Amino acid sequence: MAIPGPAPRPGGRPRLDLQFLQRFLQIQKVLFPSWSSQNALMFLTLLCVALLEQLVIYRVGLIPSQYFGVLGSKDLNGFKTLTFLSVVLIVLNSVLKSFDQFTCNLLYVSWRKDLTEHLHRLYFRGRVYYTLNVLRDDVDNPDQRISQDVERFCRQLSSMASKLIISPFTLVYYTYQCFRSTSWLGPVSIFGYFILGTVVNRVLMSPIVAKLVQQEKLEGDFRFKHMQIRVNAEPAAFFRAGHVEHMRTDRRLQRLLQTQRDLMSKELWLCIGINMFDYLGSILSYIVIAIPIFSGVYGDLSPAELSSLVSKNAFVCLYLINCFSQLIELSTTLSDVAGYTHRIGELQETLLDMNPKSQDGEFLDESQWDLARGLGAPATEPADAAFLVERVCIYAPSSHRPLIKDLSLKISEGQSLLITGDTGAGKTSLLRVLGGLWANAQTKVSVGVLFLPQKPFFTDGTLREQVSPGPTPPTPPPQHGPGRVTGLSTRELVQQSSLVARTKGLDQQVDWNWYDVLSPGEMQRLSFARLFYLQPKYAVLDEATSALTEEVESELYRIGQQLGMTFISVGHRRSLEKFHSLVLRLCGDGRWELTRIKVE
Ligand SMILES: Nc1ncnc2c1ncn2[C@@H]1O[C@H](COP(=O)(O)OP(=O)(O)OP(=O)(O)O)[C@@H](O)[C@H]1O
Repeated sequence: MAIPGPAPRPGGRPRLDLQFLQRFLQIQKVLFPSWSSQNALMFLTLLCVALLEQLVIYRVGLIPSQYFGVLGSKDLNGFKTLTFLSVVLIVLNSVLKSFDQFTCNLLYVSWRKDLTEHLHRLYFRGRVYYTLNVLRDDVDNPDQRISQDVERFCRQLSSMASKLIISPFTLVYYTYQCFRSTSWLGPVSIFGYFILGTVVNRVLMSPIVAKLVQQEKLEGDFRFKHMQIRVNAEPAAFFRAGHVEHMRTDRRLQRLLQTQRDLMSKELWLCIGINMFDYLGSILSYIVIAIPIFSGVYGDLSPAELSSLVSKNAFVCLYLINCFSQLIELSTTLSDVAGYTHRIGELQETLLDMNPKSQDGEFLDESQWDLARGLGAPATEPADAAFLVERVCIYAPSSHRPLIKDLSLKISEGQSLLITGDTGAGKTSLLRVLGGLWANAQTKVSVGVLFLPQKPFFTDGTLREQVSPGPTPPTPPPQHGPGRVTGLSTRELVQQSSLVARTKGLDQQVDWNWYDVLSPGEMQRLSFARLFYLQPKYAVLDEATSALTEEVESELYRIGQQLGMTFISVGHRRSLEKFHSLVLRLCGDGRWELTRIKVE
């Protein structure tokens, strides 16, 4: 039976909550797999650079107060030394700041690589990409999550990294300095101010996270629409569908832009909050300094000493407030990061959920996948048959109407099977079950089977790579070359459609899309070239000759028979019967009949 797509999880509105924290930590495990990983070392370098930068910044921050001192006491030598020191510090500061930025950029690339590769591993393992894209509808646009959301997440996180990493140190240090300058009054009022700012920001940020998640979904939908038109440009042009598709694409764009506008209005309030916090903070620092001055604490200082002290204290308090303001300013970035965290986290959870694990919790590799897909069925291979089907019922996803009821079938070597039936009767669905795309416990499949689907599959690359796309063929091609048995080499087979001339050789890289440049007949010939190259024991052909003439079809089947292949074919032509010994007719509503073809 097919895997039905689960209903969307209830209460799934993304927020800055515990679930965000869990997902964020889960992603951090991927970004920092161990303490000695490259990313951890880069992060440590960033911490050292940022700490050094803060030390220099502190020295640079004291320069104005020192100038007040040397200028107030007309100390020329002191002035020269201070100017020299200032230039050195400023040069050092500029270098460190740039290096800090550079390390953040490197971290961004490295994080993106690790996170994307991790998701790719889960996505391409077994047939997860098929199940996720075709059978499940609870995770929208997985392609966009892997490509765009991961990119933005890593960029935003790296832009926050150096500020976040340094903040505990600067907060402690400047709190101490502030306490020395203003006693408890400075730190307490600044901390109270920060807590107030955080509470207000938290309230303003929550709706932004949910809106951002929605915006990314619509962004994915919009891009998908363009991809749909790109892939189906020719049929769309035949249908003169430009006008309608233009309207539909614009409609998706409008929905996206409306959400972006909503997001911006929500961000406006957050921006107002952040800016208010920033500017009120600068006044707060002078209020904190003014209180001891007006209460006579510094009554015995000269005006030059007092202005030097005010300048120093103002720097310390301002810097402490600045540390907090920077944290508050990170709110917009944090809300973006939270939105992307939810989207990536949700995808990761689904992918992990779909990757079967062994009993000790390890992920199964490709070779074990087929054995596990029977959801607990004994992992045995049919010894003397390619396919063993026992009382199988097949339903289309999200449907309770059976396509096939109680089908039992055993296909052994030399027992070719032809599957026929009306449109939508479930012929391809049966192949999906046999191919393991739709999980079914009552089906056992042997190795050495090659499927040629109704829509041929081509990848990017050379012509030879189209014939032999996978790294490991089901059965290794024989040493003497596939075509020798029949007098036809792969090259000759491909040449029939003059493809070799067009591609200027079998190994010439081409940048075109094979689906755009090949006719359906050429695609089917090329698929057969692949079949004859790989020479599996069993070939499952889903209307694989529908675009070819009966003569060519017979020729291809004859070559296959000479190569010793057993066919499981879906097709409508009676001419196909002579290459098969059994016919399975799907009669609709789950009914079927199996008959043996009489040899004339
Ligand atoms: N991913 C899917 N989600 C929902 N329904 C599906 C899905 N795939 C197939 N179906 C439905 O299952 C039914 C059987 O589809 P199937 O592709 O097996 O038909 P078929 O017999 O191969 O038809 P044809 O002769 O046109 O190729 C159809 O009604 C189809 O709409």
